[in-house]
Amino acid sequence: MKLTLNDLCFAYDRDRIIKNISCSFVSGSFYSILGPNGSGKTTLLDLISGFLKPDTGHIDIDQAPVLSLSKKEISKKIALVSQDHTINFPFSVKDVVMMGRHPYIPRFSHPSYNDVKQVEEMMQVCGIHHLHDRKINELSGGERQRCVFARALCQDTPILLLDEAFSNMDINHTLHMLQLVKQSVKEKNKIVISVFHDLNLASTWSDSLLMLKNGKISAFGNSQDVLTQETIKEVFDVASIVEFNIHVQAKQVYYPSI
Ligand SMILES: Nc1ncnc2c1ncn2[C@@H]1O[C@H](COP(=O)(O)OP(=O)(O)OP(=O)(O)O)[C@@H](O)[C@H]1O
Repeated sequence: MKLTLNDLCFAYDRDRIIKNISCSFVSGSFYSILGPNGSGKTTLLDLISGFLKPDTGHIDIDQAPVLSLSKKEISKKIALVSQDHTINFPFSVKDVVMMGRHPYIPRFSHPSYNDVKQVEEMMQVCGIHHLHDRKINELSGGERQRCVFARALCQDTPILLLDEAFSNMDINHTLHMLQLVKQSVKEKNKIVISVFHDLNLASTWSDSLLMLKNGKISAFGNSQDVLTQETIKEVFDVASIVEFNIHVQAKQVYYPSI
């Protein structure tokens, strides 16, 4: 599968937020999007997911425009763990995770044995099974984030978009979820695109990095090629030291304290 962004432009009102973005993402790869606050990362994921419509340009999945697909068809292809995962209605955890199966459940039907099995398994895998009857709006931020993650994994889509999806998780859960995602990239040949603020996690886990600045691509390519002191200075205006670390087998970034 190939996801292609063709000359995308987008503005919420007058100011253009996404400016002529063109690039492709292919199956079996983990991509990370990095960039300063307000550079357009969430907006770009919202465009890819079909939540927002580009002003000009288009997004194709294997040459079919995403916007030519119905909402249900899109939700069988793209799952999004959004930055804002507040759910105000007191759904139970297992009901929230079951929402990931909705694209596969015919109207006026009940979930199948397979749907229920997948939800049970995903709650186990994401470490939330013990919470299954709890109300989603009464959970901690990290617990809720794991539920939303489990819902997205239950959607079983070839494309998974993660918008700072680990921001409320402790390091144990972050690493566990990253292992799960990496496994699904390699074994299920998924395209994963994740927004990160932590450059070191992005470097360790992703195959490619896309650096965004002021709504434009500053750099895009193999993680270890893109992550340099020069790109970090250019994109974030921060001085850093970038070194290959044998323990993680990837480049890591250090910030001098003076
Ligand atoms: N609904 C909206 N209406 C108007 N402007 C918006 C809206 N959402 C975002 N913006 C603006 O668009 C710009 C890009 O926002 P976006 O959320 O895509 O940035 P981001 O790179 O994800 O930032 P962060 O790292 O802070 O999450 C920002 O200047 C923001 O203020």
